[in-house]
Amino acid sequence: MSTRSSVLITGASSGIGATYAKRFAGRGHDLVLVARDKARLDALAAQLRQEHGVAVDIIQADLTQSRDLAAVETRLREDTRIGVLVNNAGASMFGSFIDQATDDVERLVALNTIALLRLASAVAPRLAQAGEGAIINIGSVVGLAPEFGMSVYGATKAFVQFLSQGLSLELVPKGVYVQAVLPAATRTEIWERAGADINALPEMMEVGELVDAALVGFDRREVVTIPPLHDAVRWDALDTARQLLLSDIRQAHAAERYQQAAA
Ligand SMILES: NC(=O)C1=CN([C@@H]2O[C@H](COP(=O)(O)OP(=O)(O)OC[C@H]3O[C@@H](n4cnc5c(N)ncnc54)[C@H](OP(=O)(O)O)[C@@H]3O)[C@@H](O)[C@H]2O)C=CC1
Ligand SMILES: N[C@@H](C=O)C(=O)O
Repeated sequence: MSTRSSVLITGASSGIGATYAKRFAGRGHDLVLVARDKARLDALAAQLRQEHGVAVDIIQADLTQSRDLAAVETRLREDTRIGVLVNNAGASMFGSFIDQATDDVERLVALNTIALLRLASAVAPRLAQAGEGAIINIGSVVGLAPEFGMSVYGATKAFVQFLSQGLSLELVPKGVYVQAVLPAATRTEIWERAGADINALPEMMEVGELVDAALVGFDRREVVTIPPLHDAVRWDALDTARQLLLSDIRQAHAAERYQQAAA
C-alpha cells in the first residue's frame, strides 16, 4: 500500500485518463479509477497492481447519471486517503449547433462540466481543511477557439478553464493546487467516439507525450498547462491583455461609442 496520497481519476478506462493512471501508479500512488467500462477498468487495475504494487480500486460510474455521480462524490468526500482528483472524463461533439440534438448537447454539458464541477465541489472542502491536495481539470485549446466550430464542446472546455483559474485563486492560499490542462488534438478514442476518422485528421500528439508534459506542469505547480503551445509568451500575452481589458472597465456609464447622438 502506498504511503502517498491516493489519486482518483475519472475517465480512466482509456486515453488520457488511463495514461494518468499509469503515470501516477509509476509514482507510487494508490488509485481510484472511475469510468463506465468495468472490464477495461478491471484489466488496467490488475496491470497496475502487478507492475507497480499499488492499491487500485475501481468505481463503475456513468457520470451523466446522478446516482452514479453521487457515489463518486461520496468517495471523494469520505476517503481521506484521496489527495488528488483528476477530472478527466469527457467527450467531444462535432457538427453544427443547429444540427445537434438538444438532449445530446445537454448530455455533453452534463459530463464535461456538471460532473467535473460536482466532483471538484465534493473534494475541495476536505482538501482545504487538510491544507493540501490537488485538482487537475482537463480542458482543451478548443475552449480558446470559437473559430473551431465546436461551440458547445468548446464552451464546456472554456468553463473548465475559467473554473480552474478561479478555484486556483481561491484554493492555493488554502494549500490546494488547481491545474487546468489544455491539450490540443491527442491520439485517443475520443475521435472515433465522436464519429471522426482519426486517420483523416492531421498529425496529433501521442497520449503519453501529452500526459508527461502535463505532469511537468503539475510538478511545477503551473495553473494553466498547455503542452502543445510551444511559445509560452502567447499565453502570458493573452492573460495580460485580459487583465488590461478588465482594468479599462468603467461600469458607471456606457462607453462613448454606445452614446446616442443628442436628438
Ligand atoms: N484527445 C484529445 O484530442 C483531447 C482530449 N481532451 C479531453 O481529454 C479528456 C479525456 O479524453 P480522451 O482521453 O481524449 O478520450 P477517451 O474517449 O479515450 O476517454 C474518455 C474517457 O471518459 C470516459 N467517459 C466517457 N463518457 C463517460 C461517462 N458518461 N461517464 C463516465 N466516464 C465517461 C470513458 O470511459 P467509459 O467509456 O468507460 O465510460 C473514457 O475513459 C476529455 O475531457 C477530453 O475532452 C482535451 C483536448 C484534446
Ligand atoms: N477532443 C478534441 C476535439 O474533439 C480536442 O479537445 O481537441
